[in-house]
Amino acid sequence: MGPEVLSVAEMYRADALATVGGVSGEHLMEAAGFAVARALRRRFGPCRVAVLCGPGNNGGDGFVVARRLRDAGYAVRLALLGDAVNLKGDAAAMASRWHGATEPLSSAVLERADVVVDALFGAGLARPLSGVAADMVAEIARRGLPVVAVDVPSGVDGDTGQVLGCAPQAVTTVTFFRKKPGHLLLPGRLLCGEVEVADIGIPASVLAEVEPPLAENGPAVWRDRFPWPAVDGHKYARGHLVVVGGPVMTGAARLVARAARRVGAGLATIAAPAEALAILRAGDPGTMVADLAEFDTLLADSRKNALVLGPGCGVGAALRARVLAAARTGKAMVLDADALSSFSESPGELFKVLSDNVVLTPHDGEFARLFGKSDGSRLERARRAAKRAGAVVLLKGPDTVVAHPDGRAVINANAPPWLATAGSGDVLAGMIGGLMAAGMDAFFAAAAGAWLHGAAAGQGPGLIAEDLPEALPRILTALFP
Ligand SMILES: NC(=O)C1=CN([C@@H]2O[C@H](COP(=O)(O)OP(=O)(O)OC[C@H]3O[C@@H](n4cnc5c(N)ncnc54)[C@H](OP(=O)(O)O)[C@@H]3O)[C@@H](O)[C@H]2O)[C@@H](O)CC1
Ligand SMILES: Nc1ncnc2c1ncn2[C@@H]1O[C@H](COP(=O)(O)OP(=O)(O)O)[C@@H](O)[C@H]1O
Ligand SMILES: [K+]
Repeated sequence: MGPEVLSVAEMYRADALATVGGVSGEHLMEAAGFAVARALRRRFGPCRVAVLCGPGNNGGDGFVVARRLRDAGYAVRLALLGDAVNLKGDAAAMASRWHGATEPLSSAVLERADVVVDALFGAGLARPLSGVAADMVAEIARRGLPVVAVDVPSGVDGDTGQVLGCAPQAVTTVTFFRKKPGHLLLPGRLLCGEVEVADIGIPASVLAEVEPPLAENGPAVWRDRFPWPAVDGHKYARGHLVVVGGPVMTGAARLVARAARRVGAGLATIAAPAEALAILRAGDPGTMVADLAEFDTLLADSRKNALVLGPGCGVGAALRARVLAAARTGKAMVLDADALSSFSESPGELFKVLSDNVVLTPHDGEFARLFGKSDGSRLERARRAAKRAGAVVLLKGPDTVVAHPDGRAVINANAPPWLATAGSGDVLAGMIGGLMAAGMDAFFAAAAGAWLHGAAAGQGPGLIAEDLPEALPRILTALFP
């Protein structure tokens, strides 16, 4: 599916498969430590480095970093949490190759340090940081020292991006083989700083066995499925999206339709109540307008192959009925905003008519209304919700997750905070609906829509929702094969 993201358990499995394939654990650890030392050297010239090692293999990597940096002329002090005699396996082997002093972990090691290497805990983090480890994190922050993290900043849960206890703010995090969810989900992503993925000698062929169902969203995930127009095609071959509008907030449907047309739908029709028709007809000349009283006729037209319902529609029984009628046609569909909130009292009624040809695009509030308050990371919650709804769920936010009921998911990490502006969600719904009208599968359309939405916000300061569709030609041109 593209740039794979491995859970912590899958990473251990990849590691074990590489070992079975003849790559020794010591080789992996040496390569890991080397990669961290190289990343530090790229960023910081010869300086004083404090390497903080934990009791497991993350600490083992730290011993390699210390040796490599000292060999390169850095002044290195190393401090270990726990007793060196308790180190095991590869970590013990690497400790025996460190010929400098090993201090007990305390803030003394930070005296006069310019940079800290955080090799306390990685994938094996088992409980919240406490005691001297937590004190170190606080002391690093108090001194404002730059941190290079090994695998993850210690305290960040690799699977969820959540902080257990506390974690240092890193400038760079070097992880191995592939990213983990914690590098992409908040707050983990922010604590990592720049993330470098180092090749440590695990062959990519192990992925065929591990089969990770998760990827970082980007063109590599969906480029091959993008619905570019065919040379011998016509507008109907590019799909006809119906956008259901409301009586008052007419701008929402207009943003949806414009984004859908920009992204590649051949036609878009806004179907709205009589009182909104005049203003809609004065809008974009290329967007068609129909009376919502004719909704059944619109649904019966097989050329109108996709729908967006929700933005600006108004919550209530009328919208509920239209959503259910539209779902029964089996057409491709995006349900956003009011279409989701309209089912807060009866989510089961909605879920029983959905399929994986439907994308639900809730923000956190709408998500809670439909799926209740649930525990776990955004990834886990989106996956559970997709399974429960039997539809693709796109849980919006700075770390948007798109999940398919079969367990596949992508995490989107290109969205800037400028997207937090009224109407930007309507544009997202339009982009996804437009791609589905043009023939893209719901899951990949949702992924592509989320990424294009983030890329379209690249202008940054001053961004308003209306700018987003207008940025698409430039972005699509760069993607066009
Ligand atoms: N997989 C690979 O391919 C490769 C992996 N590599 C590296 O290995 C790392 C994973 O190593 P790992 O499995 O030994 O776990 P690690 O993160 O060192 O922690 C375990 C230790 O910490 C302890 N502990 C945990 N939480 C604690 C807490 N809050 N407070 C105090 N103690 C706590 C825990 O103690 P216990 O729970 O057993 O009491 C145990 O002793 C990975 O992140 C990467 O850097 C590389 O070498 C390259 C190849
Ligand atoms: N801090 C943020 N960083 C990145 N993207 C964000 C942030 N806040 C919101 N967004 C994105 O902006 C969009 C807002 O959608 P939504 O809340 O439905 O807005 P509206 O209803 O006004 O259209 C979503 O795609 C969301 O992921
Ligand atoms: K670490």
